[in-house]
Amino acid sequence: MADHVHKDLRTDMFIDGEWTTGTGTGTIPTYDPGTGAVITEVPEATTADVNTAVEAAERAFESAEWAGMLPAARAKLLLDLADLLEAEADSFARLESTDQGQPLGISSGISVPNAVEHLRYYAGWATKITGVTAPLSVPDVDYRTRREPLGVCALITPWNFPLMILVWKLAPALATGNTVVVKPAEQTPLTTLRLTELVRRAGIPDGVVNVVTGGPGVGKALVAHPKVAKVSFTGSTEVGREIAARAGHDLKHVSLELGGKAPSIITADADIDAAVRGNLMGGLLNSGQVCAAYTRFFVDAARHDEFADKLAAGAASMRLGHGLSENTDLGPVVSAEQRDQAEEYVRIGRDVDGAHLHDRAPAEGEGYFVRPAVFSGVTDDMRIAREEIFGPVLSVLPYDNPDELVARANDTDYGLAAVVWSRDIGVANRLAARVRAGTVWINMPPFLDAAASWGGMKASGLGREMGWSAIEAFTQVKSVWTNLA
Ligand SMILES: NC(=O)C1=CN([C@@H]2O[C@H](COP(=O)(O)OP(=O)(O)OC[C@H]3O[C@@H](n4cnc5c(N)ncnc54)[C@H](OP(=O)(O)O)[C@@H]3O)[C@@H](O)[C@H]2O)C=CC1
Ligand SMILES: CCCCCC/C=C/C(=O)O
Repeated sequence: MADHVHKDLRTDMFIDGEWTTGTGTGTIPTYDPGTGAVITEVPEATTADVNTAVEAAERAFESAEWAGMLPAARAKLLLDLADLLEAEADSFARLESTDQGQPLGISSGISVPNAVEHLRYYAGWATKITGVTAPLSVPDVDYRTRREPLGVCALITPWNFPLMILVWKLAPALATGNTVVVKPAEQTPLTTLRLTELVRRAGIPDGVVNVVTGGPGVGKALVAHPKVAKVSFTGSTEVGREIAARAGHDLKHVSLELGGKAPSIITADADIDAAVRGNLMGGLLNSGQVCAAYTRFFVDAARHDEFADKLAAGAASMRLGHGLSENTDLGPVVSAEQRDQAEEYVRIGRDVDGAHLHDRAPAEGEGYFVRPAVFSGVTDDMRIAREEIFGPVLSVLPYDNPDELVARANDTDYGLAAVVWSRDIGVANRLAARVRAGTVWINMPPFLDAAASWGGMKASGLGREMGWSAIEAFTQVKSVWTNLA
């Protein structure tokens, strides 16, 4: 095993401040998608382990140490955790690239710094969460509200940005005084487990952060646990619906960040070269394994061929390789299943939908590599234009009538993100206002910031992460009346 993986590798679960293999005997292998080799194995948690973790989180939530901790002290813990992560940024980035497959440019340029930024941003909020007073029409009464934590929160995370998405949830959950049980995706548990070492070193009290590993059954057990007050989930729309149904039945709080099929609108006057560069990044970042990936390019018919040819040439020039290689533009996809799913959509686009597939060399190498596929002349009804692929498969769709653009862009179950490319900022903003998506970027590749709300409309989710939205999502309002008479 390479040194950077071995160093400080944690493979045990973290429950009540202790590393443990749990009560079961089952294990789950985790693979290096760049080679297909097994990196290590992690425990398959049992229902008893889930119960132990939730009980520990519940005790910690009620403890004087955590419940009574002053906001400034919670802020300091988050700042210390941020410093520890930043100090080990390089080795966390290398571990993420090994376990997830993302190129170092992403893990060290986006995943780890974004996680550090979130910890610092929410440390800032810990001391600024205020209530309101209101002039009630009742004599001799003082009325105010308090924002209080929810309790034990289950954080169920996906495999595309394992560390970053975990911290989107963890930082606001802790800043607001909750305790958590984390379940990472079974494909990518390693940076989550390694973070527990830093949680311990930062001095976060035992039981406040717990991690259980395993498959979907572990996630289900967490969602169903009566002492879990909230589920914060990022993943597929299918599982999101299942969680919403169960959490709704049990009247639990729930935040869901689900799938997407982002439209990218390129108007006739757009700077095509800038749009090609930005769309290549938006479409192929993390090999397209991004819920906000730009995947449906609506291009004015007069510029369709120019755009499609340049997009295909740019995609073909990308160098595939192991995430740790300096020369890699595109890493592998996370698993053999994701590779097969992407290749199946390429077949569907070519043989069933009948779209034009631009020249595409075969992928080489031992790992789960998929060469980008660019389709042009795509129509709205084709499966490649309708279904979330979560791989490097891009569809260019011509439009003749700008008046139909908004309806065509919105003709999808999803509504997570969209982008507009136009030199006319008035036109771009009018389109942005009418596209049904939680985030719209104008003339830019996808960006995220801890201060900018993030989440989807329609089948892309419920609730928002980041910014003040996440503080609201991890708290509840209590009304306090005082009799002054
Ligand atoms: N919005 C996004 O960011 C993401 C979207 N996706 C989409 O989902 C597709 C499938 O990917 P997949 O990994 O299967 O995504 P899932 O939605 O199945 O997995 C996301 C997380 O939920 C857990 N989980 C799975 N089933 C349940 C359940 N019934 N109750 C509670 N937790 C559960 C998973 O555990 P386990 O890993 O053990 O199954 C994982 O931790 C992708 O092809 C892509 O289209 C995937 C990842 C991220
Ligand atoms: C730098 C922009 C990257 C956006 C990635 C956000 C991914 C979220 C998700 O897939 O859930």
